Amino acid sequence: WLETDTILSRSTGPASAFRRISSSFHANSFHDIPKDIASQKQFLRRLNEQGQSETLIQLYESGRVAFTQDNLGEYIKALARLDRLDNSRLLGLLQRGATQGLQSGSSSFAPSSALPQSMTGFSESGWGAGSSSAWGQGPNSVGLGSIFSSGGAAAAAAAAGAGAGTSMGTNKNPLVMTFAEPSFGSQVWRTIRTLGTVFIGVTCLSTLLDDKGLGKGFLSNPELKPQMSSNTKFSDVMGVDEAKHELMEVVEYLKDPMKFTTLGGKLPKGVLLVGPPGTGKTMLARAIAGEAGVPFFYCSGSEFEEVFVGVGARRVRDLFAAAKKHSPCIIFIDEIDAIGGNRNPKDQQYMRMTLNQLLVELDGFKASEGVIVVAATNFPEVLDKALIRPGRFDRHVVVPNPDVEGRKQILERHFKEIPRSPDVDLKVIARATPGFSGADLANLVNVAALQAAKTGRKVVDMLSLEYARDRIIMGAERKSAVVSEKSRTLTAYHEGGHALVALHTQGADPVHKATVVPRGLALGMVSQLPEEDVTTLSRRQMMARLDVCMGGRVAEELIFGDDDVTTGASSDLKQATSLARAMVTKYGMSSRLGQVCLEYEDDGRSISSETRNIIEEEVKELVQGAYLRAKAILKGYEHELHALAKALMEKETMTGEQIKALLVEVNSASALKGAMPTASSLGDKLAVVTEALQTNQPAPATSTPVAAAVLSGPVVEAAAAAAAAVQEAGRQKTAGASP
Ligand SMILES: Nc1ncnc2c1ncn2[C@@H]1O[C@H](COP(=O)(O)OP(=O)(O)OP(=O)(O)O)[C@@H](O)[C@H]1O
Ligand SMILES: [Zn+2]
Repeated sequence: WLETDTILSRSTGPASAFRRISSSFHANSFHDIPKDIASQKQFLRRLNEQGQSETLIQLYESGRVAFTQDNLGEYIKALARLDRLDNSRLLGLLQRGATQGLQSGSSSFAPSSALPQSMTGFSESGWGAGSSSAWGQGPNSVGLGSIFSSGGAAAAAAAAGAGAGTSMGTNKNPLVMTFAEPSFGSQVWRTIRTLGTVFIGVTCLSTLLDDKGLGKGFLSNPELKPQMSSNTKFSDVMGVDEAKHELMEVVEYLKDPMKFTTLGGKLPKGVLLVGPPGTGKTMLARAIAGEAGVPFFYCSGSEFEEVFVGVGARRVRDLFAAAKKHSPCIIFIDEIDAIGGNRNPKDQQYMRMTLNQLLVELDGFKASEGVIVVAATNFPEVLDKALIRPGRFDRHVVVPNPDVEGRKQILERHFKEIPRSPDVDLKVIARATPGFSGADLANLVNVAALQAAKTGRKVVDMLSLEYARDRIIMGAERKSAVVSEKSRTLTAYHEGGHALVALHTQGADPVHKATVVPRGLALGMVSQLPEEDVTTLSRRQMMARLDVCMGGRVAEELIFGDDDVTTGASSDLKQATSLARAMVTKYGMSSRLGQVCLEYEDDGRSISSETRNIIEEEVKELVQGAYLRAKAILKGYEHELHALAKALMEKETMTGEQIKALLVEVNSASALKGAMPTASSLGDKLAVVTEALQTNQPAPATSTPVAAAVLSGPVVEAAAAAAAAVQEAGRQKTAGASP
């Protein structure tokens, strides 16, 4: 506002004001202006009443009438009528001149001792000296001050001149008149200016706040409009039949709230959908609304606290208020752990406020009001206990990752609008994608469709789907990566080693594919596919996994020698070690330690060092045994390894079927040649097999000194890794040499 004021004063300053005043002198001639003050007042009032405001203004500004309070009142009325209060130079000058005169302490106006008093009087009436100096503050105050003082002088002169031209100012006190007169006008003026300023300020502020997203909860109501068009149906959500079944009841209830409560039974107010990300929790909530044909309010827990903390509680209140107006309806709160969790202690106080408000709202409506609150979370364990108490979110519906059949159905669903070639067997893709969520599968179909289009195919075929799967699991192929011939050869033997051990080990999952195309961080990989989704693993299966893991390193060693083994096997070794550790500490598969679970709450700190040593020895023994068995197999089938590595280098990628066919071919060729295993090779084979058999027995305690380096962390971490490995069993790609 300072700026506006300055510009106004400068551009149309006192000089131009005087120009106008003086020009109006000639514009009109007034013959019949009464001389005495009382009649002047009557005269001016009449002018106003007759609508001759313009004349009145000119008359007053020309100084032809007395500057009395009454006359000034009429003048201001006229200005107000013509909406020119803001533009009246005279008014401004009078007002400023008076102020300035006061401030400069002109003794002719008032005794200096009276000054503070009159100033007080002014500010009490809400205008005058106090506010005037306030307007003048700031960077321009010097310039303003000088304008003011010249204005003040001019106004004083004008007032004096005017006073001389009339019968005023002799024995009457002109000071009182002068101060009192502008009071009314400037009050109006200031009020208007203040209102304008406040208006502009509020407008700016609200724009600013809106920009930051705060306006949503702060100035106006958030977009609390329900979505009526939820046309998602239960039939759209696949592979979560149990969850659908449970939620069907909620739908029935929403369709006819009265039907359920006649017997006094209580329905849940809150349903908590629990499950990993992307399993269709949002879809399910939408489907409830869609099936029941009721409005659907969506909000996300993290939305409640965005820019400014503390807004959350208010938003919760608004949300429930809006929902009650639209009942029966569904409120869906995604990521409820953002408010109901206890993850971030820093924000806890504000989160608490939001959470408390949510609890209040949940308690505050009766189940019969027909509002059902559905919430979703990936972390039910972090939820505040108060939230899951009976009467609140007491019904939990688990929405797990889909199983094989579920995955197949979800794939079917997402293929509804996408043409596919007849060779596409979704069952195979479903088997090859354990651990995938619904959202992952939707993404898979999308990536496959894009890939098919990119390679100029009319339909999505199996190749595109395989491509999409590998891409999602392992990262993009790096066909252009420069891999030296030596490294490629080594990779081929390494992957060949994994594949052969898998093919020749009982209990190992069938080989799905082997490749030496670099992908993500891996230089190659062998993927195996379990027939079914794995829920439990037998000891034999785990041993087989250990063996397959070791196959890569063993092949490198056999072909290139001990000194040329590479770092490539590090992830294999890591995987094998963590699995072995889980077998020992978690699954009770060590004869020396017995059937105990060694996963301690305190990160294993309380495990005795003795036990730790034994754990280490047992783990080492398991891995070592796997190494020897893998070595036995690869030594025995070395000719197969050479053939497979050669084929892999040529073809880059081979399916399990192709590998089997190749091995059959290789073996029949060598049989045709009549090449019976030579005595020495037979002896070799026997030697390693016996060696392996020995280690497969629950071996007696070896006296290998093992550094007691098992720290608490790794034990738990490895166990967790192994658990994850078991859960996502099928995803066991045996990654090849990493760069
Ligand atoms: N069971 C399913 N059937 C069909 N499509 C699904 C299924 N689950 C997920 N999808 C697909 O994944 C997308 C994301 O699902 P949705 O948003 O419902 O997951 P969510 O469980 O709510 O995830 P988040 O926990 O991350 O919020 C859906 O739009 C849909 O295309
Ligand atoms: Zn490997």
